[in-house]
Amino acid sequence: MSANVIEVRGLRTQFGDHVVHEALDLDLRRGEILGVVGGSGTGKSVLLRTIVGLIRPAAGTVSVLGQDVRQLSGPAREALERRWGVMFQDGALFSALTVQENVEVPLRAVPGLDDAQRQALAQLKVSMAGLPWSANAKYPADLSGGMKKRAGLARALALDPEIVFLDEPTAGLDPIGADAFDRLIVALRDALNLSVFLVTHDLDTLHACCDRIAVLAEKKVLTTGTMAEMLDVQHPWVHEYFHGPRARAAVADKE
Ligand SMILES: Nc1ncnc2c1ncn2[C@@H]1O[C@H](COP(=O)(O)OP(=O)(O)OP(=O)(O)O)[C@@H](O)[C@H]1O
Repeated sequence: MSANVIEVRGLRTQFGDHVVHEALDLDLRRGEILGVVGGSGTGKSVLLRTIVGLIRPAAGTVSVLGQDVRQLSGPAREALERRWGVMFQDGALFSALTVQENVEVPLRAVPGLDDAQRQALAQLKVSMAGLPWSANAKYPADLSGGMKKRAGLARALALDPEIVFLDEPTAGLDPIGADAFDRLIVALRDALNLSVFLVTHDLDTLHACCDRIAVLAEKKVLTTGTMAEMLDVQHPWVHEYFHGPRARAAVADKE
């Protein structure tokens, strides 16, 4: 079994003439939390969306759990998609459905689950995401930003995925809420043996959660490594990001 659950090789993505990624390589190792960082517009979300097959790359290969995403279609593709869960930046919840019903959506594709089993499983995921029982019956409009994110996480966990993609999970949260979310991510990874692809700008999250960091710049993954290794990278953006005032505050916070 490969140590990598995701392998991206030679990826090019573009919109018209605008090349976002060129010759991009990336690995996500089994069981790790990989933090994907980079300046605004460097293509972090586009990379996530390309890996899960929502954007078609212009060149290169994307292999997830040993299978080439682009080569699959129909039931084989659906079977692979059931092995990952995605939490989008804004939660991407259906506004007309309650939290529990939102989490039930992916479960509806599972054959053999009756209504009661599906509802019970959805409620379990809602509580695993750290939401109170009362959240099950609430609509997205009635939730705080942090609760919406947890509801999005519950839905991402619905099918017991092996890989979870998180797009800026702590963006817009207050520091206490963000800290709690960081701890939840690590606890879920440990309990469920997840591999996590985590797009973030949040230095505290990188410190608290990530085993490795991948930096997107110049259309590719410029460098990958641990937080300690990032501190020695001489590239101007990387240096500024990991040594700037916010980085110092994040380090001081952990000491
Ligand atoms: N559907 C699309 N059509 C055209 N251009 C797009 C599309 N989606 C993204 N882009 C462009 O691709 C580039 C990368 O966008 P992306 O959202 O991945 O950046 P990002 O690194 O996630 O940024 P941020 O940190 O601000 O969220 C941007 O220039 C964006 O305008």
